[in-house]
Amino acid sequence: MQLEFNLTNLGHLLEMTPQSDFLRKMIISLELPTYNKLSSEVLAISQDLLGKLNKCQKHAVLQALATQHYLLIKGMPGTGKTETSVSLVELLVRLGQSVLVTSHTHSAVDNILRRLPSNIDILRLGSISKVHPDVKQYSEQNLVYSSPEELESKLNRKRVSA
Ligand SMILES: Nc1ncnc2c1ncn2[C@@H]1O[C@H](COP(=O)(O)OP(=O)(O)OP(=O)(O)O)[C@@H](O)[C@H]1O
Repeated sequence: MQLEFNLTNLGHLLEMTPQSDFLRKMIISLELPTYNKLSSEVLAISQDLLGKLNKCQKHAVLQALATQHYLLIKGMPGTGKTETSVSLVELLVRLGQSVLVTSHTHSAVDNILRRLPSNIDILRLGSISKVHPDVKQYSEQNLVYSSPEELESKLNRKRVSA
């Protein structure tokens, strides 16, 4: 099953599309991502959140905001990757973006959601039985709606989906 999945991804890399061309440059040619210059407005909005982070974490959040492609954040266990991700998600929401948080484990996703401020409108996708008790309140299975339009409007208000 895992092999099939990997081969499918490999197959996508061979396609003659702009998206596959971009992926080949990043994955095979190891082309480095490029970065935008962050505006003073964005830096001002970020100040209080960045103040809680150490130097490496601040740098990672700013690079993640500025990247035109991707950013890979690596670190030993317990070095503050989740904390960095939480600040980044919070900042992106402040900047008016909606954010998708995904991982290969439910617990990694929930670790981020549990540290986000409660005023952020969050949608937790997936089976409620796999979700941390603190996060169940955000489950899609708790959404109450009486029409497709109401559901659409509720979903559109979610700033973070995970
Ligand atoms: N800048 C910081 N100031 C104070 N405490 C911090 C800071 N960054 C992280 N921590 C604390 O350090 C601990 C480990 O951080 P975190 O969970 O973000 O690490 P991690 O790299 O995601 O760990 P793991 O790889 O095990 O998931 C947490 O208790 C977190 O609150």
